[in-house]
Amino acid sequence: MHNCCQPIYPVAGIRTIEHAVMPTAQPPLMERAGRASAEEAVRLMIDRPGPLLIACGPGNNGGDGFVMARHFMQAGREVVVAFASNPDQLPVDAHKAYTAWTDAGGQTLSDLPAPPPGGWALVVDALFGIGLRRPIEGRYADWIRSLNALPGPRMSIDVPSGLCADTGRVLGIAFEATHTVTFIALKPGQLTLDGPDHCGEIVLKRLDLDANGQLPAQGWEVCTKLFMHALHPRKLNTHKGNFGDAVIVGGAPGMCGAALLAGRAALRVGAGRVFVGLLDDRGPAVDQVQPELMIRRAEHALADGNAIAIGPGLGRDAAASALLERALHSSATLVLDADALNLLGSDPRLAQQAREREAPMVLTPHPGEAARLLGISTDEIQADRLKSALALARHFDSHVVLKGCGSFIARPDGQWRINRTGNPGMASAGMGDVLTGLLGGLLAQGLNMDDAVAAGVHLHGAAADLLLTRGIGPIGMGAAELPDAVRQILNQWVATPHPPGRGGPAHP
Ligand SMILES: NC(=O)C1=CN([C@@H]2O[C@H](COP(=O)(O)OP(=O)(O)OC[C@H]3O[C@@H](n4cnc5c(N)ncnc54)[C@H](OP(=O)(O)O)[C@@H]3O)[C@@H](O)[C@H]2O)[C@@H](O)CC1
Ligand SMILES: [K+]
Repeated sequence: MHNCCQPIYPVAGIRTIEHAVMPTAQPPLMERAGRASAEEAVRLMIDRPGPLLIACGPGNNGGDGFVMARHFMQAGREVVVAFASNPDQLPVDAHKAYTAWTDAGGQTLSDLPAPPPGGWALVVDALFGIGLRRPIEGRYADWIRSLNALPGPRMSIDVPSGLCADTGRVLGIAFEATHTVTFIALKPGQLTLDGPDHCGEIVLKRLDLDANGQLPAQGWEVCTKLFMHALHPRKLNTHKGNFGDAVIVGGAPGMCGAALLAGRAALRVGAGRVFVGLLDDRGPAVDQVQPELMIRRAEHALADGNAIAIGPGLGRDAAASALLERALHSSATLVLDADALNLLGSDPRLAQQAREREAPMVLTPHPGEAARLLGISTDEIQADRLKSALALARHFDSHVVLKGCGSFIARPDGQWRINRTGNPGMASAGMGDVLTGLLGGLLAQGLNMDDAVAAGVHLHGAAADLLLTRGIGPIGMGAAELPDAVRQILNQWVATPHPPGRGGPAHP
C-alpha cells in the first residue's frame, strides 16, 4: 500500500524543472543521477560477482551511464561499457561524463560483447530516456533484443529505452527492465499501459529536488492519504440511515449478475441500504448470496437513493435509454458505467443531457467505452490514455475513471491521478461492475466525488492484491471474490489510518 502521494510529470514538466535548476545545480544533475543509479545497482548486485554491462546511448541518458560506470570503476569493480555513437556529437553534459570516464581510464566497445562465462552481474540500459522521439530500429533495436534475452537483473536508467515516458507505449521495441531508477519524479508512461511490464520495480531518486516546489503538479499517484480523512471509524450510536442509500440500475435479461455484483460491492463498502433495480422482469426476487440487497424493478428503484450507479448489464434498448434519461434528470450523485456509457456514445441527446447535468457525476469507461464516447478508436484512446481521460472529463464536465493497467482519474479542471493498486487477475468479467458498486456505495455515504473516486479505485485494486497474496489469482480471480476482500481492507485502513509506507512529501 502506498501511503504517500508522489507527483507525476509528463516529459514537458520534467524539462521545465530541469531547466529551472540546471544552471545552478551543484553537484550537476547528471552527477547526481549517475551516482544515484550506482547506489541502486549496488543493491541489485549483492551476491552477484562479475562485471556489469552498461549500454550507453547518444544523449544524456547515456551520460548518466558514463557517470555510473566511473563510480564503479573507481570502486574497483569491473565495468564494460558499450557505446555506438560519435562522442563528439554527445550533448554537453553527456560529453563531460564521457570524457571523465575515458580520463579515468575507461574504454568503450562499439558493439555489445558476449557475456562473460558467469554472466553479467547486472545489465544496465542507459540508451534512451525521456528524449526518445521515434520508434527504435536498426542497431539499437538489435541491442535491446539481445539485452532482453540475457538472464539476471536488468536495470533501466530513468525510463526503459523504447518506452514512451508520457504514454507507456512501446515505440518499436523496449528494454524489459527488472528495475528502473527514475529521476526527479515519476512519469505517467511508467505507470500505465505497457509501462509497468517494462519498468519492473521503480525506484524514484529525487536528486535533492522538490519537483512540486518548482512546478506545482497536475498529476499525482493515488494513495491512502488522499482520502483517509473521509473514512471514519463508526461511532457506537449509529444506524443504517447514517450510511446512505445506494441504488444500482441495470440487469437486463441475461445480465442480472452484473447488477448484483455492483450491489454486493456497495454493501461491502458500507452503504446503509442498497437497492438493485433490474430491467429483467424474470430476474431474481432475492440475491441468495446477499439477501440484504433490496431487489426491485428498475423503474421503481430510481427514486430510492442519494447515489445512483447505472449501467451494469443495463442493455441499450428503449427501456434502458429511458432509465438513463431519468437518472440524468435526477438530483442524485451519479455513477455511469458500461451500457450507460454506450448509450451516451450512441445518442447525442443523452450525451448533451449528461454534459448539462449539474449534480456530481463520474464516468467509468474501459478503453472501448471511452472510444465510443469520444467517437475515436480504442487504439487512439490507448495511444495516450491520460490525454483521453482528460478530454472525456472536460467534455462531460465530470470526473472520469479510465480503467485499465494504470487507471487514470481525471477531473474537468485538468487535475489527474493514477492508481497503482491492482493486478492482472482483474482482467476478467464483472470487475468493472464491482468498481461501479464501490463508487455508488461510497458516494451514498456522503464522500465527495474526489474522495469517493480515489478511495474506490484504490480499494478495488488493493482488494485484488489481497486476493493475490492468498493465492487467489491472477488466473481465475473472480469479481464475486472481491467484495469480501474490499471489506477486509477497508476495515484495516479505518482501524490504522496511517499505515507505514514509503517516505516522501505528502500531498498538499
Ligand atoms: N537534462 C538533464 O539535466 C538531465 C538529464 N538526465 C538524463 O538525461 C535523459 C534525457 O536526455 P536527453 O534529453 O539527451 O535524451 P535521451 O533520452 O538521452 O535521448 C536523446 C538522444 O537519443 C536520440 N534518439 C531519440 N530517439 C531515438 C531513436 N528512436 N533512435 C535513435 N536515436 C534516438 C536523440 O537523437 P535525435 O532525435 O536528436 O536525432 C538524442 O541523441 C534523462 O532521461 C535522464 O536519463 C539526468 O542526467 C538528469 C539531468
Ligand atoms: K534508459
